[in-house]
Amino acid sequence: MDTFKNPLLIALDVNTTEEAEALVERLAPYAGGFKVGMQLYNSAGPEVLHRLKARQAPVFVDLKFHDIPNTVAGAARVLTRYGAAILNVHAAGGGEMMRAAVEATRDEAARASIKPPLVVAVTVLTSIGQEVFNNQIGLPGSIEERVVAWALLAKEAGLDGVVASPREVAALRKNCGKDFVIITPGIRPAGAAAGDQKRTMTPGEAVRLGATFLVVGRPVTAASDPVAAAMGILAEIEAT
Ligand SMILES: O=c1ccn([C@@H]2O[C@H](COP(=O)(O)O)[C@@H](O)[C@H]2O)c(=O)[nH]1
Repeated sequence: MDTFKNPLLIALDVNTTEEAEALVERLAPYAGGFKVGMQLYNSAGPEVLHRLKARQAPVFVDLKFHDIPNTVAGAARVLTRYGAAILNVHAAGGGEMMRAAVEATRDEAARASIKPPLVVAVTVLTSIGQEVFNNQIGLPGSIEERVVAWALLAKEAGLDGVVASPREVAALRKNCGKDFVIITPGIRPAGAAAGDQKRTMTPGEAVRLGATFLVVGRPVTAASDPVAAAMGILAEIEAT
């Protein structure tokens, strides 16, 4: 695994490699790593991963694979070769699919003599609230119960951790142990607009509860002063 100097992962939800590199240039002193999601990857292609790698920035490649095990394994091999520090799959793809992803990354990393990426499972998206979860997605019970159940399935399948909202961190720590990686989007500093995020918390609260990494996008990248915003979040994390 790459070394993350702090828990703050900044989401580069922009369209071009140039925009991403401009953000990395300014924010690297305050970020533990950066996240490349489907907007940037689909627009800029794998080249963006090579460019960020050359800047020594650990990258979480957030493409949320959800397909049959053979297809997910093939895709996970590709991201391993590209040097992803973290990659993810949907827990809803099931245990066999998750295990295939982990085994593929470990095998591919061994062939290339590189460290394997952390493989984590997306549980329930942080943009989903309880009512939508039950009545549109059609799953019963509480979001927290489902997140913990999927996290345990992911752990059993050999994954390193999960992506979940900060609201589930306490239950995840209790059920999955101290070494389980918990990555939390849905982070909103006090007073920041929630936007489409439904299950949010402040950076300090998420860290206090035991989150391993905090993913932050718009509160930094859409701020009038992204450097000041990142510095403020990092200060809140470090003061916790
Ligand atoms: O459940 C999830 C999984 C992934 N994300 C991603 O995190 C960032 C959050 O960005 P903000 O601008 O801070 O809301 C974004 O890239 C999402 O794709 C998530 O929000 N929730």
